[in-house]
Amino acid sequence: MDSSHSHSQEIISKEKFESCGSVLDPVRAGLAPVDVNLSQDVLQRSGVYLTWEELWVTVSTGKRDGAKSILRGLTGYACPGEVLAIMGPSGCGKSTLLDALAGRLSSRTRQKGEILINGQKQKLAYGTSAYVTQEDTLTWTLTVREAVYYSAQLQLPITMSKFEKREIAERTIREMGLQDSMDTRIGEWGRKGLSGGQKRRVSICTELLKRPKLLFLDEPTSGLDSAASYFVMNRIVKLAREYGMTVILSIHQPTSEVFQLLHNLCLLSSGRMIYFGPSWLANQFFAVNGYACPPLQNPADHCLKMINTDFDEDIEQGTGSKFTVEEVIDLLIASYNSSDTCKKMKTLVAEIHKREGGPTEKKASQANLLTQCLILTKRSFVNMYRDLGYYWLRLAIYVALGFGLGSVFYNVGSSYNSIHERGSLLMFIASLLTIMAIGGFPSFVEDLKVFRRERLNGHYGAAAFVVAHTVSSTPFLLLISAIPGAITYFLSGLHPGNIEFMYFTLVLLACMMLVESLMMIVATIMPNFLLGLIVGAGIQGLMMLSGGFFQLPKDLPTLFWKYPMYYVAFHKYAYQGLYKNEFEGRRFRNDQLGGPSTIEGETILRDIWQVEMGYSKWTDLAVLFGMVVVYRVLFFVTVKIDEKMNSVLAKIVKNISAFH
Ligand SMILES: Nc1ncnc2c1ncn2[C@@H]1O[C@H](COP(=O)(O)OP(=O)(O)OP(=O)(O)O)[C@@H](O)[C@H]1O
Repeated sequence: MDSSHSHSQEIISKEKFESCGSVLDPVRAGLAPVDVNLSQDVLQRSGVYLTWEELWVTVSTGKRDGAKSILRGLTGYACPGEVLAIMGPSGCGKSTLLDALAGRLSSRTRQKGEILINGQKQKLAYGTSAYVTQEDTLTWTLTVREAVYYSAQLQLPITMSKFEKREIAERTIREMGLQDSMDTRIGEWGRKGLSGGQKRRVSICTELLKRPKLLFLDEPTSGLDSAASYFVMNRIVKLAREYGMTVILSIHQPTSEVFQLLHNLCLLSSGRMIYFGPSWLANQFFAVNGYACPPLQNPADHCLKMINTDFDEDIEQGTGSKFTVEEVIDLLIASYNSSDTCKKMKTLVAEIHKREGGPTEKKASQANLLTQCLILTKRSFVNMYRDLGYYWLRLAIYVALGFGLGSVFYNVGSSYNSIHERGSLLMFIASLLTIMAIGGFPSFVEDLKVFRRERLNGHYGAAAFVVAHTVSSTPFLLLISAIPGAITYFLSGLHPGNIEFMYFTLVLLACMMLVESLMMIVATIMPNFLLGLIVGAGIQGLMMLSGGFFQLPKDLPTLFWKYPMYYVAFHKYAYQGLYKNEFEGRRFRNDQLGGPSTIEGETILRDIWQVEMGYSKWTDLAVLFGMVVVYRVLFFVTVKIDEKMNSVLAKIVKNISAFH
């Protein structure tokens, strides 16, 4: 239902208040009594009603003196078909309020007070709500058209044709004013593509596609010029009305035109609520309290100036007396708490609680798992192909290293010395060459950020991401194993034979996949880029040491290094598989004094390298690929635990705060 209808019933007209912003005596100006007739039609809409009462959010300071309050006892509501704007100076708690309402507070914070959806304590079904965060996390290698279309394919129902999905994607892009940049790559720092404001609009596009019942937008207009801000906000307001969406957004500095578009305003300062009510009545609220907005001044600017506590400026009231900002804020809060607007707001919150709404219905199903896997694989493949840092740079370095190894170990021959040379070369390839797979870590961390955002917004699940990443990366890993591998293999003159070369390449591929999987697990637990690299390299260092090359298996200390590390580390299977591949069925010259003139490969394996001979090299290869599966499953489990831990931690923290 059109919300303007409810506004039209309000006792004092919008125009009247706007025209007398500078009048100081509210009674003389005909502004009093303030009455906001919150009509019943607000309660009759279908959709998501969000209410919160006495909401406190605190964060531990880490010191003994306790916690810092970020939000202090806020009450409010958001209705279908309306846009609620949270406004206030920087650092006043806008993002924290949005996070609290969206159930996304970090586990470090404590929350007290009730947040109800349709009058009930319930979790929103995945896909019912969408959140556009302040930071734009997008796949930077894609064009605008591709990014939004992939997103449409992932989110829109399977029953919809490809053509329809493309239509919706392109229409949404046009609605956000991005038609001229459709085929521009999003780009990132150093590789300029879209401007900051354009990226903002792409982020909004991807969340608007599904017309979510509840939409959170953190600073949707940041980086946009005033005209673009107006058009974007106008579109959001229209969509809210058209589809009965409940929109809650934080906004820094709306222009007068944008300000007029907003239905409700929640004005915060240092976590306290100064005003909650129709946005156009805010002007009157300030006027009634002696802080009327001067003519021709943007009302939003005026509100913000009155309540900014960051600067010690005294504020002059209409009467001529000067007050500190803290005094002004105290006065405004007291005035609001005793106002009719506040009473009406609290009544409406109570009415919403009583209203028969029930749980939110589940959204129509989106793409099924198979389709999601296919689309994500395609998108991930395109991204890996276009991102030079993902695999291409590594391929170039590996080729250079391949020539390096090939020349250092050029034509190793079959002398006694060549036994150790072959051993060292194979160890280098299986462990030191593969450890460089951590070079793809930065690109993967970016992928993971996009996944986290899309996952939280219910676009697809962890399983689809893991499958897609595995499938799309395999051809690249095969390429970076086969080309440098072939250069090294043939230049150094390792065991001639197609089967032997194929085996060598497959072991290299399995090792690359294992290192990548390990880094994916590390990235999930430790998204910090530098910390992730150090921890990932450290784990591999430990595994390398226990692999049986630097210290032969029988000489490894039993505790930790032999049990369990030697058996857990993939290096053991890689070294032993490659050794068997290299030495089995061959003879080497015995240049040592005494003994037979030649030495058999099997003897070398058993006596020199202490290889376990009870099973074939194919078993080693099977164990390696089995480990790849286990590592990928572990990655999936880590993602799941990460999600669960967040909610479990949040619950524990909530219980503790309730106890206090
Ligand atoms: N997890 C946290 N730990 C410590 N302090 C926090 C945490 N989250 C928020 N804060 C503090 O709470 C205050 C409000 O932060 P918030 O990000 O909600 O402000 P904001 O109004 O959205 O700011 P901006 O407009 O600049 O984005 C800030 O002072 C911030 O430093």
